[in-house]
Amino acid sequence: MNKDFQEDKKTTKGIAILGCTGSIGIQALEVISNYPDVFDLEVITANNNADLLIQQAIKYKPNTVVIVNEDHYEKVKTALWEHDIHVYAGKESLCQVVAFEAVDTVLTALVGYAGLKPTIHAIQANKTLALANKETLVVAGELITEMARKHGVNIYPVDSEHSAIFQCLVGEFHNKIEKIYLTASGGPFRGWSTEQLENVKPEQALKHPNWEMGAKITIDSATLMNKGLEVIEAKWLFGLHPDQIDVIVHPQSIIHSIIQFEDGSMKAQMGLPDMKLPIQYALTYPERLKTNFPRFNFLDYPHLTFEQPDSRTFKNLALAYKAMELGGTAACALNAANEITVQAFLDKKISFLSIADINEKTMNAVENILHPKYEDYVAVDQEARDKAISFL
Ligand SMILES: NC(=O)C1=CN([C@@H]2O[C@H](COP(=O)(O)OP(=O)(O)OC[C@H]3O[C@@H](n4cnc5c(N)ncnc54)[C@H](OP(=O)(O)O)[C@@H]3O)[C@@H](O)[C@H]2O)C=CC1
Ligand SMILES: CC(=O)[C@@H](O)[C@H](O)COP(=O)(O)O
Ligand SMILES: [Mn+2]
Repeated sequence: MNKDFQEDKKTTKGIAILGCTGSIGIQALEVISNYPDVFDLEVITANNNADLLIQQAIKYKPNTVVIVNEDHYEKVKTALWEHDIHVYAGKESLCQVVAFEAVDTVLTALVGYAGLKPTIHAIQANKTLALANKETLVVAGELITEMARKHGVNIYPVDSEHSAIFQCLVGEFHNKIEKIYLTASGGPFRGWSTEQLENVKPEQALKHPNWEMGAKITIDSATLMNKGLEVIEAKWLFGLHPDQIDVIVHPQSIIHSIIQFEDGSMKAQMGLPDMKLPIQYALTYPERLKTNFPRFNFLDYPHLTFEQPDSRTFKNLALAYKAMELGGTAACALNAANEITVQAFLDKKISFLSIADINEKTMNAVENILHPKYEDYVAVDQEARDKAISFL
């Protein structure tokens, strides 16, 4: 039986979902509701989408909800008062609810830097993490992994590639990893030249070939920043050196990633592109619960293909490798710039190619602090955001 169940001598696992109204959050609610004997939904949180939060609260019956934007507090409170659901508002509430006694596992399904602080609070409260919010490890991987080690907190990856590596590692934790290959779909502009990319519009970039995801990660996939963020995420999750992490473009997104051990043996995890599986595995590890998710049929995919990523055209991937090699707060600055530029591109204020240009300029303009403390990340994040805005 899972250690997390044993320790609490409970038969169910209390779950908090930060970011329940997003792509991962919605799928997580489905997963959790399929196993009422396994999970208790304790907390769900949203940023702005009060209407969906209310609907979800009525349908899935958590004990507590948080609406981060305080302007919506009265609306949510009024809608849920007769349902016996506690309602809180404000971003500090996120840090409090993750520490509730009934919460065993915190699923960080919110997007961006906003995930960092509640994740720190969850670790301080000794909660198991199911980590979808890759930005937390990109920004502050050194701090987070060290804190998790000190508190004995397990971080189970939700991101499909990292879940794949984690699944391949089961039974192999004592064996050394020689290399991992993170697969990348290549996004909607795979094979495009810089000239072709000059005038692409958000609507085109938002059409991911294989996955339906939130806007920010979908744009990151189109610029290859997503893969760059994932390379850094993998470094921290699996304790790897940068030259142990390769990216291989695999347009079908069937092989979710590959691990190579020191004897040369390679293990891959595969399946249809469906985030419900890695979400569920992160919540139930080491158990695998029976599902009715659609099964892969080899004959539907007679050709699984692989290519080199084009990090000359899609400069964000190279930038992420650079940030990882620099260490310190370099990736924090890059992430902050990227959050600003992606939003500016979505708002049609800058071109697609300017995303990487401004990210690069910002990372180079912000001083790198080695072995940062939490306050250093906060300061660098703010400085990089200000710089990136000035470069728009
Ligand atoms: N979608 C996917 O398939 C995958 C996602 N991931 C990662 O998971 C995370 C979530 O992605 P995804 O579900 O696509 O994102 P979405 O944009 O679909 O959802 C984001 C969620 O976070 C909430 N949120 C947004 N900003 C804030 C904030 N400042 N404070 C608190 N809550 C906030 C949103 O609330 P509201 O709706 O109210 O705005 C929403 O619930 C990202 O880090 C992403 O990289 C990783 C692998 C796959
Ligand atoms: C589902 C998931 O994990 C995403 O991170 C996905 O990998 C994005 O696809 P790209 O490979 O195009 O970045
Ligand atoms: Mn991924």
